Amino acid sequence: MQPPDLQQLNPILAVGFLAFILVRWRFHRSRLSLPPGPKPLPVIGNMHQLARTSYQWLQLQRWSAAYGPVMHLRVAGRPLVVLSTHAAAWDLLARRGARYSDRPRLVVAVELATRNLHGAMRPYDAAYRQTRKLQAPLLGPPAADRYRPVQELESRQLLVDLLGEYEREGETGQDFSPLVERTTGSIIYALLYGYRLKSGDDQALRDAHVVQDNFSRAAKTGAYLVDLFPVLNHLPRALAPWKAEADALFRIEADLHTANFQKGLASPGWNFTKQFSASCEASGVPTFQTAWSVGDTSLAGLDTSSIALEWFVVACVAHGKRFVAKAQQVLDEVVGRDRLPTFEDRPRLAYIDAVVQETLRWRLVSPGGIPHLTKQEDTYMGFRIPAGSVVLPNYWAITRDASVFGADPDSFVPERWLDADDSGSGGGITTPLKNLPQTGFGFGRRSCPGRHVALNGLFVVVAQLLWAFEIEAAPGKEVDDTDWVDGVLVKPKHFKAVFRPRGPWVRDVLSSQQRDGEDDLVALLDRVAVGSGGKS
Ligand code: HEM
Repeated sequence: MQPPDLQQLNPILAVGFLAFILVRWRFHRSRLSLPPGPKPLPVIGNMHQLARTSYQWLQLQRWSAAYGPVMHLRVAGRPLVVLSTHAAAWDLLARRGARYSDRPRLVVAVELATRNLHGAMRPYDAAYRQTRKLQAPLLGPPAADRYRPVQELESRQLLVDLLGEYEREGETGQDFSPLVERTTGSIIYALLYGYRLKSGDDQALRDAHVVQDNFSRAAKTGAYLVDLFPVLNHLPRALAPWKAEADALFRIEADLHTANFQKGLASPGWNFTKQFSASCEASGVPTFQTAWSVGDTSLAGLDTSSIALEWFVVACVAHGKRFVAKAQQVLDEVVGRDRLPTFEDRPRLAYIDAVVQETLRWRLVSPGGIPHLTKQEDTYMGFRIPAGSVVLPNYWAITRDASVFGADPDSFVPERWLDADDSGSGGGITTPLKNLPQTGFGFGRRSCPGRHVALNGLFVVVAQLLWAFEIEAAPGKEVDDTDWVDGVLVKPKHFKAVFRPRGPWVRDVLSSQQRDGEDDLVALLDRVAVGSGGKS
C-alpha cells in the first residue's frame, strides 16, 4: 500500500493518520515477545535458580545452549537480558552504545559509598563522559607505548625475585602470587603516583585491597535490601543503618585516594597524577574528584593484570606441553640467550602475543561479564528488550563460541590466533595476529580504557618469564585448571609452582642488567614526560 501524500490531506486527517501509524507501531512493538529463557516463578523470578549455583556464568552458558544467544530472566523484579555470542554483545553494547552504556543502580556500593564516583559502575552521565575524555590521552595506545620502559623495569625485577626464591626454596615450589602482585601493582603505582612497591605485602597494596574488598561486599546481590527496593533510601538515617556504613566506606576510600594523590604530586619526575590533574584543573574539575578518578583507575588496574598472569602460570603448569617449548624456541631464535626479550622484539614475537590473547580468552579475569543497563525499550532479533533491562554479556559463553574462535574452545591453543601458514614455523613468527575479537575487556563505550597498558605489560612479562624459566607444578601437587575462587574477578586457587631457570645464562643476564631501580624510575618517567609533552 502506497502512503498517501500528506500535503494533499487536510490537517485533521493528517494528524489522525499519523496517530494511527503510531498506535499500530506501538501495538506491534508491544506484541513482540521477550527473548526466551528459563521459566521464572511469580515474585522471585529466576533468583532461586541463580542463587543455587556458584559459578553463574557456567549455568548461564548451559541455558544459552537451550535458549539461544539472547536470553531473558527476571532477577529482583528486574529484567535481565543475557548475551552469549560476540555478535549479540557487539550489536547491542557497541553498535547501540548510546543506549546500552549505563550501569545498574547500586545504592550502597556506588551511590552512597562512592558518591557515584566509582569508575566502572558509575552512571553513564556527563561527568562520567568528561572523565573518560580526560583519561584518554593517558591510557590510549600512544601513551601506553611510552610506559613500556617502566613495564620492562618491573618485569625484570619479577625475574630477579623469582630467581632469588628458587635459589632459596629450590624444587619445593615458589609462592609466586605475591611476586606477581608486586609487579603489576608497582607498574600501576610507578606510572600513576611515581613510586614503586617493594613487595606483594606493601602497605599501599593492602590499603587498596581493603577498599576493593569493601566494594565487593557492598555490591553483592542481596547484601542490602535497599538495592532491591531503592525507594527505602528515602527513609531517615535512624531507620537506614546502611547510610552510616556507606559513609564509613566513603571515608576510607576518599582517604586512600587523597593520600596517594598528594604522594603523586610530591614524587619526583613525571607521573599520571601530575598530568591528569593539570588537565582536570584546566577543565574545572574539583581536586577531590581528580584524586578519586586517578585512585579509581589504579584500583581497576591492580588485580586484573595479576590475575591474568596467574592464569598464565596455570596454563604453563597444566598445559605447558602444548605451547611452552614452541614459545621458547621462538624466543631463543629471536632474542638469543645474551639479553632479555624487550618490546623491540615484539614484531617478531607474535607467538607470545598469541599466548597472551589465549590466556585472556581461555580463563577470563571476569568470566561472568560486567552488567550494562538500558533505560530505553529496544528490539533485537525480533525480541523486545524492555526499558530498565540489565544487559549482561556472558564473557564465558562468548569466548567458547567455536564458530568464532575455532575448534575446541575449552582448550588452551595459542595457534588459534595465528594464520595457519605461520603457526607451524619454528622461527620468529612475524605475521600479525588474526583478526579475532579481543576478549575480556568488555564492549562499547564502557570497555576497558586500560587495555593497551595491560596488553603491553602482559606481553613483556610473559615473554621474559618464558625466556627465563621452566614453569612446573610443585612436586606432588596437581593443579586443577578449574579450581576457581568465585567473585566478580575470578582467580585460580592459591598454589605454588617451580620457576626453574632454563640455564646459567639467566642469572648472568639478570646480574649484568641490574640497575638501581629508584634512579631508573625517575629517569624513565621523565622520558614519558618528554614523549607526552607533559611537565614533571
Ligand atoms: C588484564 C587486565 C585487565 C582486564 C582483563 C580488564 C577488564 C576490564 C573490564 C571487563 C571492564 C568492564 C568493561 C565493560 O563493562 O564493558 C573494565 C573496565 C575498566 N578498566 Fe580494565 N581491565 C584490565 C586492566 C586495566 C588497567 C591496567 C586499567 C588502568 C590502568 C584499567 C582500567 C579500567 C577502568 C577505568 C574501567 C572502567 C571503564 C568504564 O566503566 O567506563 N583496566 N576493565
